[in-house]
Amino acid sequence: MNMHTLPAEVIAVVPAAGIGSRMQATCPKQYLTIGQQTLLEHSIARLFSHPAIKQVIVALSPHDTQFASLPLARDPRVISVTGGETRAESVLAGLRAAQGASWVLVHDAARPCLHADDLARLLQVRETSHVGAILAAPVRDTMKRGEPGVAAVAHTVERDDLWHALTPQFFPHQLLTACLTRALAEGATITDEASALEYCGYHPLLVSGRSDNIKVTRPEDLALAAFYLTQIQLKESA
Ligand SMILES: Nc1ccn([C@@H]2O[C@H](COP(=O)(O)OP(=O)(O)OP(=O)(O)O)[C@@H](O)[C@H]2O)c(=O)n1
Ligand SMILES: C[C@](O)(CO)[C@H](O)COP(=O)(O)O
Repeated sequence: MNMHTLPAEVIAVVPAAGIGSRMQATCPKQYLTIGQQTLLEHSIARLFSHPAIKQVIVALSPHDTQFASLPLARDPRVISVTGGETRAESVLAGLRAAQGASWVLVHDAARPCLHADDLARLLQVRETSHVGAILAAPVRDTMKRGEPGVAAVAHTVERDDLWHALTPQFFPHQLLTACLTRALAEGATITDEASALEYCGYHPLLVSGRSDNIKVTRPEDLALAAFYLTQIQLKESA
């Protein structure tokens, strides 16, 4: 097998099969634009900015009508698969297509503001860990638990050692596939890849990441992401 056909050590999986309902937009949020590119294109470009990322598997909705018109659809480094009803099922679909990868890096299509330094520090984990890690940002606000169904405070949540889980999340391919498969089969609630490993008894590492690595989720997030992305592009062009 020559170097051009060696399986990639690290393959990225980008779940992009959601509808972005909280965004209240006229199209799935991953196709909203900042400048001349969609959030999906920005998010994938951030991944390719690191030399270890040579292939991206993007999970798309079976009803997706927009991906085919993007230059990404003709990029030989990008493979598309059909996602599932949930983010976790979309990620699993991507994992199944990432055969041969030792490690997989999962990154939301809706997080276009990933800094190269954060990505590099996360990728370094494969040199010292057999479990994997996630980018995470320490909580800075006082956190409240609400009364169920009532907009009233039940109690304040201790915020020491409390983190916002971000993406990318980075795990050995076989371990993540096994944990995600088991967790879904057993009906566990899985909102990120780390929670599947936790369900199976593992303790992924936390790699402190920038809090401007936001997930575009609600309408007000798009302008903020545009600002953050401009800051990244100014820094990288300096
Ligand atoms: N069945 C799904 C649901 C979500 N995602 C992806 O997972 C990422 C993070 O999910 P989220 O921010 O919740 O996106 P949506 O599910 O689209 O948003 P909403 O919950 O507001 O509908 C997004 O890139 C989204 O496209 C996916 O691939 N497959
Ligand atoms: C994976 C994630 O971005 C980590 O914070 C988050 O869990 C995605 O949640 P969503 O409800 O699917 O946006």
